Amino acid sequence: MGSMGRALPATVDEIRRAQRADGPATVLGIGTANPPTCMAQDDYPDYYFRVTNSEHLTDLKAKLTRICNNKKSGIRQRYLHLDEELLAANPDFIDRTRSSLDARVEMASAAVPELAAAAAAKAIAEWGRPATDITHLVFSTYSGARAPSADRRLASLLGLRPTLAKELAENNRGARVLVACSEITLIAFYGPEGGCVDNIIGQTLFGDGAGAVIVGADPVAPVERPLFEMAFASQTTIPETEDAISMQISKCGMEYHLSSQVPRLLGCNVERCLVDAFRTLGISAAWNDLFWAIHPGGRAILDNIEEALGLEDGKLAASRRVLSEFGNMSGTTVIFVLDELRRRRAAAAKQGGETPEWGVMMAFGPGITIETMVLHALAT
Ligand SMILES: CC(C)(COP(=O)(O)OP(=O)(O)OC[C@H]1O[C@@H](n2cnc3c(N)ncnc32)[C@H](O)[C@@H]1OP(=O)(O)O)[C@@H](O)C(=O)NCCC(=O)NCCSC(=O)/C=C/c1ccc(O)cc1
Repeated sequence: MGSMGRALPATVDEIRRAQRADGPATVLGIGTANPPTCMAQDDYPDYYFRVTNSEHLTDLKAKLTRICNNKKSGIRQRYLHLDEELLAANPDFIDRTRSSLDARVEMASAAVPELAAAAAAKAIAEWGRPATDITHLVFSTYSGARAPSADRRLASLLGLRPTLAKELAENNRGARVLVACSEITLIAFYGPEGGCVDNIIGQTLFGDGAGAVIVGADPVAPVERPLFEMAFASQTTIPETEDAISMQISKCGMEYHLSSQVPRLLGCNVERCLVDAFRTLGISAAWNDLFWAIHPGGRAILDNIEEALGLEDGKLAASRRVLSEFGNMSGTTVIFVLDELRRRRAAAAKQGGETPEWGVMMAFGPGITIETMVLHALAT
């Protein structure tokens, strides 16, 4: 370098420090979206057995009616992309023996990224900077089966930079990550005939929605106003539970399998994840002193976790509210819960109420995977 008139700039340590952010990742904006059709859970058994021409399966309908009961399911309504008109145009969707994957994938390939874009646009608006300032995209869905997949389409719908991969490799300091998830259940809609009960339970539990979050460190005031700092994140699986939550694509669509043991398995395993997280941070926390954003996989899951942790009434209110108003939207749901939680915190703060500074976000999925994140809320 001497011959070029410039000294070696620094040690590798200094270079590495300069490449990395100083502060923790923060949540800079949250957005959610649902398709327009809303289905009341009380009406679902009549609707489902009527549109699938299955009224003769009276025992199964009685069981589904028991499960859909608002008190039992904890669900009041869900949003669904697949309405009666679309179903009438695609009668093969009802029959689990007919090849219908092509039509389902065609429909989902358009709808999944569009719903994600609607959620992301809200998150970006709250964040306050242009979409072209996003450096990375993390996207999740199981509602389609195609490459290029919904993340590529979402990037073009939003007008993100076409050089995201380069940014990912080169630019960590100053990174602004769009994390989005979009799920549309039409890939897995079937009539009840010939199905397993756990697949049919899936029909009553899952709803459609998209959620998006902008994540970045070292927020630039005054435009960027962080909502939460991420103090810790981990992911673990419960041993020997690979088959407890599963989804499988075939030429006829996708089938859910949900073991009836899922609520018990989660109830038995969440506390060790939390203890590990707080031990790593060196913080001792009483569970009731925290705020909670838990994935509401089902009413029984929330009940079991509440009991296992000895949580007071109302600690899981944001999760229960999202379950009630939207159903289980798989990976998307926890973003809705975080959004609901911050609204509740803002409302409480406005009325001069105390809100916990520290909290936990937990999500569950196939694996069984448990994701744990310790959050520190910032004053809004
Ligand atoms: C609301 C339920 C469904 C019923 O409430 P309950 O208090 O248990 O009621 P019962 O004990 O009276 O059960 C009602 C009926 O349902 C039956 N049942 C009850 N679970 C079952 C069962 N899994 N099978 C098959 N029969 C059953 C049960 O046998 C019974 O039948 P019957 O006696 O004939 O009325 C409740 O069990 C519940 O919340 N279960 C949890 C559902 C569940 O597994 N949710 C997790 C879904 S997976 C997920 O959230 C994430 C996915 C994800 C994916 C991808 C990603 O990228 C990210 C995430």
